[in-house]
Amino acid sequence: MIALHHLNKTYRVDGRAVPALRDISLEIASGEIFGIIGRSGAGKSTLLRTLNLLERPDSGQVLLDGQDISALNAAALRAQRRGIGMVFQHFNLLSHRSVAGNIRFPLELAGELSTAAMDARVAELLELVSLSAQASQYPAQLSGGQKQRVGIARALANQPRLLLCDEATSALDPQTTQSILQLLLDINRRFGLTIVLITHEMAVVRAICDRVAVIEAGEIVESGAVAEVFLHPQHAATRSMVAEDGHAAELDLAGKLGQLAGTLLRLTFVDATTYEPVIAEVGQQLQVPISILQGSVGRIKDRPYGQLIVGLQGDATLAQSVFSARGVRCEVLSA
Ligand SMILES: Nc1ncnc2c1ncn2[C@@H]1O[C@H](COP(=O)(O)OP(=O)(O)OP(=O)(O)O)[C@@H](O)[C@H]1O
Repeated sequence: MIALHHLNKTYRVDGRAVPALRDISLEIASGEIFGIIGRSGAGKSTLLRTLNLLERPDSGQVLLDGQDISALNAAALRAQRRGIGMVFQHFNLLSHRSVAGNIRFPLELAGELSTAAMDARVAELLELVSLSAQASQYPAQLSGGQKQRVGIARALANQPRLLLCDEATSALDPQTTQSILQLLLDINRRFGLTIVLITHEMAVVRAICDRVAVIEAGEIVESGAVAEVFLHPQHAATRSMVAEDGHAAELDLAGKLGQLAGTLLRLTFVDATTYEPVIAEVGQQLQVPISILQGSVGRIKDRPYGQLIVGLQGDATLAQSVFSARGVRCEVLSA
C-alpha cells in the first residue's frame, strides 16, 4: 500500500545542514499496523509527515497504492490527504467546539454529506470510541484518554484508508495507553485500516504492531516482524530499547559469570512451545541439570513468547540441537 523509495530530507538551520532522513526505503502492506520506533531526534516525525507530504522530502518517492503523491497537483493531493487520517500526541482539538463538533469538523470541510448524514456519521463515530455520553462536552472537560478518543474519531470521520499516529499515547498514563492501543487494534481489525504509528516506546510496538522499523539518526537500521526484531535485535539502538523495555531476557549477569558453572544459553520460545515443559524434558533427555537464571514471558501482540537464560552443565552443542528440534531457538552466550 505504501512504498517509500530512497527518501532524503535535510533541514537548514542558521545555514547549517541538519539531516533528518537518509536514504529511507520501506514498504508497508495494506491492513497492517506498522510501527516506526526511535529515540528523540531520530527522524520519526519527519518520516511520518512525509507519508501525507506535510513534509516534502528533498529526494525520493512516496507511493500510495502505486501512485507517486509528490507528483500530484494541489487539488489531487488534497483529495489523497482526505484518505489519510492523523492522530496527534497532544490531540490538537478545537477548544471552542464540543466533542461532537470536533468530530464533525472534517466532515464539514469535506462538504460531501448532508446535515442529516453528518449527524448520523458523528453518532456512529461517538459510539465507536465510546463517547456518546460526552457528545456535548468540551475538550477542557475531558480526560487525556477521552481527548485522544475524540482525536481518533475525528481522524476516522472521512473513512480514511490509512491512519497515521504521531506518538498517540505518549501523553497518557499506562492504563489509558492500553485502552487507546486496544481501540486502535479494534479499528484495524474491524475495518482493515492500515495504521502507521511512531513511538519511542517498545511496549507500544509490542502491544499492537505487526511489523516495525527502527530509525536512528535518520536511517532505518533494522526492520521486520515485531517478534523477530524484539526477540533477536541486531542493531545496538534496537538492543538498548529492548533492554529498557525490560521484557526480553538480557544478559546482565556481570560479575556473577565467574561463579557460574557450565554454559550459558539463551532460549527463545514463541507461540505453542511457550506452554510446553521443554526445559524439564530436555534436561531429562540429556541427563544434565539445567538451571534457570533469568527470564521473561509475555505477549507480542497476540503471540505468546518466553525468553530464558539458563545454565547448562553438559554438552552445549548437543543441547542446542535438541532444543532446536523442539522448536526452541537456542543461542550459546558463554562457554
Ligand atoms: N522544522 C524543522 N527545522 C529544522 N530542523 C528540524 C525540523 N524538524 C525536525 N528537525 C530536526 O530533524 C531531526 C529529526 O527530527 P524529528 O522531529 O523528525 O525526530 P523525532 O524522532 O520525531 O524526534 P522527537 O521524538 O523528539 O519528536 C532532528 O535533528 C530535529 O532537530
